[in-house]
Amino acid sequence: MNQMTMKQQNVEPGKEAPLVLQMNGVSKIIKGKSIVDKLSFDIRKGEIVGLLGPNGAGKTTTIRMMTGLIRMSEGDVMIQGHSIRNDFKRAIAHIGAIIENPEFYPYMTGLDNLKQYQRMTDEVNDERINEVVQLVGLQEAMNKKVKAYSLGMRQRLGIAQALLQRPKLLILDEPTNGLDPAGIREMREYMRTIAEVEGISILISSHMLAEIEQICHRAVVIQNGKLVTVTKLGEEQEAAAQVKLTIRVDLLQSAIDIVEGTEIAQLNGMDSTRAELTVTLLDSNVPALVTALGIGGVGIYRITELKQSLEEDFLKWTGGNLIA
Ligand SMILES: Nc1ncnc2c1ncn2[C@@H]1O[C@H](COP(=O)(O)OP(=O)(O)OP(=O)(O)O)[C@@H](O)[C@H]1O
Repeated sequence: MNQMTMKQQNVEPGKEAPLVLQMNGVSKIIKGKSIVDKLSFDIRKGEIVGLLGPNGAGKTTTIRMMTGLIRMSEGDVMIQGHSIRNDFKRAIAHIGAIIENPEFYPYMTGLDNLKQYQRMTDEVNDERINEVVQLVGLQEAMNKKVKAYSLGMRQRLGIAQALLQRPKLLILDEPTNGLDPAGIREMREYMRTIAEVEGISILISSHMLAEIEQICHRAVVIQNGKLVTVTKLGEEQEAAAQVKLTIRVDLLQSAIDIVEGTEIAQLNGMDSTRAELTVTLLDSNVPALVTALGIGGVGIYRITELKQSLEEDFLKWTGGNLIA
């Protein structure tokens, strides 16, 4: 790995990073039917974002509009500040995308396929080919013919090809479709590495919550072509998350008075026979609440978290249509 790529490892995905993609009120109407309806969301530098929705939600149509494969009926997509509608060449230059299955020459080796592809757009740059091959872990397979590759290896070769031109945004439509669990795990690991090492943003579409939850920093959830929600995932979600706790105490009424007197927690309910109260508050405010109860002379026997999983959230949002 050269020095430049080492430095790029420190890219922090998040609010301060520059915008790479902006979807601004994008719609698609086909034969009078609304397929995608005023979709807006952003992707920032280094972020891995999941486009999540049940089959038929409009993911592929959205991606096809983003990459200029089909026209938008309304709205615009900005890539690195360039409009897909009005400045297509400059906008598309920043995108690497795999939308259907990547096509290769089966009787050529992986290496020759990459060289052939690079020759079409640029001069062959062996150093860049080596870098992308390492990023997707295909070093061993480079001199084998593509017809001997597994589906997962073909997918990774496709990603390597998409990375050759150093795109700012990599778009992958259902990249783990048809892969076995080991292939899915590998793909997940390579995604993270690519985003970190190359400092690029990745948009992954999927109908599987578990997949998006494990790879992505944020999920854009769509249903019937409409935005349902944009949510943070993983560590970012935990930091901003509300928790629901059941607290068993010795003095229930005192505990309730304290909770109601603070601005950090909401009382959801109580069970006087068990001397328990249920509260909702930000995870980061739990120590303050425990301290307040202690200072108020309330003894705590037990604190239990009532888990509402992301899966339950998604099922609620999409009416039970997502495969977890
Ligand atoms: N050219 C078209 N003509 C008519 N209907 C279309 C066309 N393209 C897409 N659709 C419809 O639009 C809806 C969204 O399709 P799209 O392929 O974008 O969904 P998706 O979320 O990618 O689903 P999947 O995961 O099944 O591919 C579907 O109901 C589909 O039948």
